[in-house]
Amino acid sequence: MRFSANLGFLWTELPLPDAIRAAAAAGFQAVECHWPYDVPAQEVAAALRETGLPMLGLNTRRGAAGENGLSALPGRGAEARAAVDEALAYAAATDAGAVHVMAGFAEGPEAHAAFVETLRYACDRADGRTILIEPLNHYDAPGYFLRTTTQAEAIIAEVGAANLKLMFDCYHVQLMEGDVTHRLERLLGLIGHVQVASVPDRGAPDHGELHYPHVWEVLERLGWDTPVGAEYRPVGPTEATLGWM
Ligand SMILES: O=C(O)[C@@H](O)C(=O)CO
Ligand SMILES: [Mg+2]
Repeated sequence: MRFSANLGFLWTELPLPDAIRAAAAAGFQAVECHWPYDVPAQEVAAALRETGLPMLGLNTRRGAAGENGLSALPGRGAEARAAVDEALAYAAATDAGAVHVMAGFAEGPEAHAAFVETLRYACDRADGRTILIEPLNHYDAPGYFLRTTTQAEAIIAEVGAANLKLMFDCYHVQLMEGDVTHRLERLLGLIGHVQVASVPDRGAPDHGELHYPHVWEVLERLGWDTPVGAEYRPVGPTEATLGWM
């Protein structure tokens, strides 16, 4: 297995370029981030060049305080498209392979239509990049539009773009639907990125109700060879939590 350090959660005490250097020194094969927009993209690109690590992906901006994405918010299409444009530009400047388009807190048919429309816009402009959608669990993100892989699968089919993929975060999937390894296998062709954390405490993937050594075995058997995102909240210094790797 190869792993990507999610710098939205790991080494958050460091400026992003230094977090990239720390991830390389710790043996990660890639990095990914959440919202890097306060850091000039050329500084991030320079750290990536220096370390040789690829940036796998980043998220669209969340919106105003308390929002968690704009793409499924009826009446907010222009802002959602601007967030997509901004994310794709940052991804181009850092050669990031994917953009996660965040849905936001919404529900109902109008939200569904808004999300589909924004995703079509993003997929059309992605210029070779993958567009990701990620179901989030209802404990951490109550009211988030996209909650399950079943819902994501239907949306991916409706949008009908080959570059629209599922962000399969084992932590969220276990909390909402369970049956993680069967789902990995069944959804394999739709999955653009895999992330991990312990369940339910979102710590390092070495304890809790999901047995990750088995998940690694299944991913290997399925031929999953892109780095898996370590997206967990370290308790204490990140370096002290890497025994699982
Ligand atoms: O799982 C998560 O929370 C992240 O992957 C994310 O991008 C949105 O919060
Ligand atoms: Mg995630």
